[in-house]
Amino acid sequence: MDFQVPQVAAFSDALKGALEHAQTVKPASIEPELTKADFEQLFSEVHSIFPTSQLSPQPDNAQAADEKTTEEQKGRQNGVIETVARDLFSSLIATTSIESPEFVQVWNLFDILAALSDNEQCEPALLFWLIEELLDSQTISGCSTTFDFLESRRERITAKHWKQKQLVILRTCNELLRRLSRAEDTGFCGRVFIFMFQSFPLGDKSSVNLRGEYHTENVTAFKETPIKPEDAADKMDVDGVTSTPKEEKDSNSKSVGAKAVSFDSKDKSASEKSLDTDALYPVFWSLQQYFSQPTKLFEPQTLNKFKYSLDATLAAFETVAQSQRSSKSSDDTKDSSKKRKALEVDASDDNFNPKYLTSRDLFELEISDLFFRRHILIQAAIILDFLRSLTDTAKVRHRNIKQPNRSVMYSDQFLGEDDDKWAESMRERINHYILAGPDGPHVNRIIAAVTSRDKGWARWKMESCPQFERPSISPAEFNTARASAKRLATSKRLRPTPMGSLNLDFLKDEDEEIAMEKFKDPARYRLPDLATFKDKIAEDDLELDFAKTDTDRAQIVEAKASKTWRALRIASRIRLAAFDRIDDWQNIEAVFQEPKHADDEPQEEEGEAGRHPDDKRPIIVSGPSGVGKSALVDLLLERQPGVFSKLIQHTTRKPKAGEVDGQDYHFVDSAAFNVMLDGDQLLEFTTRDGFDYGSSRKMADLAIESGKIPLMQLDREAVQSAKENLYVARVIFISPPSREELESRLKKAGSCPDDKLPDLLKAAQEEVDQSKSDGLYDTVLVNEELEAAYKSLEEFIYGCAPTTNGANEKNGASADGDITMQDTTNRQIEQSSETNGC
Ligand SMILES: Nc1ncnc2c1ncn2[C@@H]1O[C@H](COP(=O)(O)OP(=O)(O)OP(=O)(O)O)[C@@H](O)[C@H]1O
Repeated sequence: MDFQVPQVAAFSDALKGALEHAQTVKPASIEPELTKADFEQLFSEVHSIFPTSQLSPQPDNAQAADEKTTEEQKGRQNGVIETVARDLFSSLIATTSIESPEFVQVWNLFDILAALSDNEQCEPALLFWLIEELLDSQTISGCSTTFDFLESRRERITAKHWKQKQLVILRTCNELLRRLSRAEDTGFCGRVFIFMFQSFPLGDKSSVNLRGEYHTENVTAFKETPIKPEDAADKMDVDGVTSTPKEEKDSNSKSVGAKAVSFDSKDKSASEKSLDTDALYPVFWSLQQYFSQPTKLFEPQTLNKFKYSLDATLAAFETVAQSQRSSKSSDDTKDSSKKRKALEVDASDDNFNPKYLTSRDLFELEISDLFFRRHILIQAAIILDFLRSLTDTAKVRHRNIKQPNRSVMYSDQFLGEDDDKWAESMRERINHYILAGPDGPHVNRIIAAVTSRDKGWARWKMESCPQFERPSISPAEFNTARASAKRLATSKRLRPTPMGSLNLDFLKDEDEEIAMEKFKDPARYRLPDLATFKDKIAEDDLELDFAKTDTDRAQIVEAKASKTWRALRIASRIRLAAFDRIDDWQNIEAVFQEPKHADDEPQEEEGEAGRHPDDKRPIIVSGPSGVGKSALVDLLLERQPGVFSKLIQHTTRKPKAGEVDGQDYHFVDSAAFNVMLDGDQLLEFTTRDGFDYGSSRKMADLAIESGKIPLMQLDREAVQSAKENLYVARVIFISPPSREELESRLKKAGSCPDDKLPDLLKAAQEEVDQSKSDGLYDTVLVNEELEAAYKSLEEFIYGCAPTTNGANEKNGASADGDITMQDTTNRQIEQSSETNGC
């Protein structure tokens, strides 16, 4: 007779006994969770049913044989427990409905198995095998109840033996997701995803689509009849701009179905560009094909169709928004406005579109819905970013990837210059469109955060998903840290003079009058000079470099911390504004610097305050090195005190000779920089010569909060990055009057070694050329004579100067493409602004 049978029978009895006992503890629900303590009896029976000594080897057997036997024994025990558990489980689910209170026996059985597994008494994956079977046997509502159990126990059941469990968890969740409808069981799908995200480590490759495959089965079906795509593409090929024949415009009135949207805008410029709803319908829905399969856009013809469709869609959206705005303000359309408002409120309550409804009858209603339009534009923004990742400039950034994952890099695909310009301007249009809508800046920020996060993930995938988990702290490190924390917290060194009070011993010895005089000594109540701490902290830093033992080091760190704390307390009274520039307590250099600009000191201490422009957008001044950006910015700060707040970039590079932390840059280490980058705290970010540069969004926001206008000096790449991040600012390009003049200024400034001069001048030439065509700047000013250039700058900022085009046209860069600008430029700008009444 098989010797295992008695074990099966014995364990079966023990398990049933445990279940009966469990029901007395918890008669009817998933909660609370039962633990080992609730099954003491079972555990002692398990030990007697499966005694470890049962098959102990003969004393002369070798250790290997010993291990083998233990393994066999373990395997047998696992087999027995699995057989019994499966039998019991099958009979329970065959006889009990998941809705009935008796089903608690299954949850209790699961808790028993979890406890056995945690104590290495059964196969770790057994619980999940049974859950997989349970899910297979249930309706969606039963699966949801099963998931209640899984969610409530997630932390415990995934804590141990993860390796043995992960495959079955992944399989179970994926199988369940396959059964669920994304449209109807959206919430449940989300729960399953969240369960997976919480269970699997963030960097786990099994959850990454490493081959960059698209979900091509997700097809959006619609009737393609009303307009032929070839016509559309042809139209665009001819003039490059979306145009609508007059007949199409006239047919607006013929639109059928619900009239929630009007294309009959009074604004001709917008309506001229938009198609009527019949024509727009197929063009609009065709976008979904490209959104779900971006690689289709690698074909030039398809890209052209996409460009046409997106242009037409956005033009229609602009018209809708405009007509909604104008109808909102008109009295006779109160009713429809009410309806629309109700529609918008409804939408904001439940603005989730799991799957688009593409019926022609719904089309007008759909595009009259703000949230629907935003959904589409977010899709468009993502795809435009994808396209722009294929430009030459973007690809340069991929060159230094060590382990490239070629499947997601599309190295053989390039986006041409014209297409890139189109994508950039389209992105800007979307940006403006969203900004103009209700809650625009907020929505824009969300989109910027999501798309920039997405870029981070795309980059991580390109780098073949390198590990980003930090190694866990070893017990030894933990113990040392705990001991030192304890020492610091419990050290009760008695001071002869308590903290914060000065010695009063002289009162004992001196006669009354002398004592009173000593009392009055200013040294007794005057705060130490802030500057004195600077040298002391610097000395501590130096000593730290030479510290021989860890104890010495710890003492110096402690001493430095104390001085830093005292310096900060003093600085908080006299230089609070400088605190914004401190990112790391180890470096409080910013508080020692005399405020360079008005914005470091409180407003009351100022003389006459400057004039605030009507346009409160932040100002970015850009231009080649040596052109005079600093000179102009300094003049602006000096002559308009208290109006602007100069923002200094953060960088990971070390200070050069003469550079001051907090004045030239905020010098930080890579770790601190990455914290800012990861936390989406940078409004722009670039990398140059292996070092990172970026401007803190927080500082810009603080400046705005204090009623000032952030003023930045950024190079071209940084301006591009700010634009990519959808940072809204006015950007001014400062152009040199001639190559010779720029060369002489660079030499005068002495910031560029002679051998680097030709490169710098060449780069300046390129920058000037680009400034004329790429639309990155709102105006171009030529800095020939400083005072005149400053006047033009002020005029632009205060709203009296000509715009880019005007400036460019007037500046009339010489036809040979040389840097030279007409030397009458500034005079011309002055004249033109005079005629503008400035
Ligand atoms: N209009 C001008 N006429 C003559 N010299 C000028 C004029 N504008 C600026 N300069 C001088 O040119 C030099 C470079 O100017 P500045 O440092 O302001 O340039 P920058 O654009 O800020 O350069 P970088 O980007 O390298 O910091 C300085 O010595 C400055 O005094």
